[in-house]
Amino acid sequence: MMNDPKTRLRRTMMFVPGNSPKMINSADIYGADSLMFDVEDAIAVTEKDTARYLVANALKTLKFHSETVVRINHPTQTPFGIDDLKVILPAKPDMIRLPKVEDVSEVELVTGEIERVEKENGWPEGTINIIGAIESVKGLYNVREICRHPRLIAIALGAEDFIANLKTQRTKTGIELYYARSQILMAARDAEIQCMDTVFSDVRDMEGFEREVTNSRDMGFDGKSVIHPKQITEVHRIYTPDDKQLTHALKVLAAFDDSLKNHKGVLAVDGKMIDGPIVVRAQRIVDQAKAAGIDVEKKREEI
Ligand SMILES: CC(=O)SCCNC(=O)CCNC(=O)[C@H](O)C(C)(C)COP(=O)(O)OP(=O)(O)OC[C@H]1O[C@@H](n2cnc3c(N)ncnc32)[C@H](O)[C@@H]1OP(=O)(O)O
Ligand SMILES: O=C([O-])CC(=O)C(=O)O
Ligand SMILES: [Mg+2]
Repeated sequence: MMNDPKTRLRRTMMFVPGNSPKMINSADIYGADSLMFDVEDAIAVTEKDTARYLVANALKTLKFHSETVVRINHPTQTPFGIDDLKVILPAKPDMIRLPKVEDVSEVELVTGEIERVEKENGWPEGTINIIGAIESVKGLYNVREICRHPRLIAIALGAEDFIANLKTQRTKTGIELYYARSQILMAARDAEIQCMDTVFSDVRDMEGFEREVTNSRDMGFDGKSVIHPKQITEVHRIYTPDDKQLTHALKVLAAFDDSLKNHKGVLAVDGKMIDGPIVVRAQRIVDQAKAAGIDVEKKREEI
């Protein structure tokens, strides 16, 4: 189901500075799958109050087509996080992004606040979900347990903070992030939740961006955090199966269906053997194409 919070399409989650009325007002027109209003690191200490009220008002008064997420300040490492929740939760965002998460107790703390507001408002349990961001080695070491918390429906990497903690720099190859990306992905797949890759901060370098998004797609990430509208189109293009991939996937599924109906043995499509995992991957391509709005039934008839 496309709008099930656990499985909905999240190719892009765009950061929108929570103190900018202009950016908040226009953010929805760019077509990101999720919009993440930030009251954490994009916002100076002196602006925290303004930003959280601005974001809460926007959530209450504007209509958003994209999923709405608010990145709060950390609830125990900063004096702002709990106040953020008090102001933001009654405005009913779809999700809270918990940055710099290091321990499952922090997810539990935020969950407690959410449950209280859900009960007070008579909203069903699970109305507001949590995405965590791993931004330190300590968080990475606890990522499996964090991902298994039932309120967490996605996990993300926050690479800028992570590499500061690692005492290195971001490189074009991404070698410094390879272990963290792999570990976070494994934990997400183990817990059956989604996994978002981190931001690419140089908005002028579209070639580097394309390389990084292609790599994270190939590693298995469900999507990427972005910071500028022009990054959205590029991620959606890279994450949408092309015509050749979709045609092949549909042929695989048709051959598999036929083999089940007619009790056939080993199968081949275009000279390649088809077995269980290939069918699973073909189904994922078809699901991604459908979620991206491609008329898959029409394509199926054309083949
Ligand atoms: C490490 C971390 O924590 S990363 C997360 C925190 N960082 C952020 O939130 C940064 C988010 N991004 C931004 O603030 C901006 O994109 C910047 C500062 C990088 C560049 O902003 P600009 O110089 O205004 O970019 P540019 O002029 O190309 O923008 C084009 C249009 O897109 C809008 N826009 C740009 N970025 C965003 C955004 N993130 N959300 C909504 N609208 C945006 C601009 O307002 C502008 O609109 P207009 O054409 O109506 O005037
Ligand atoms: O979560 C992100 O991608 C952005 C961020 O805070 C970081 O990189 O430290
Ligand atoms: Mg960060």
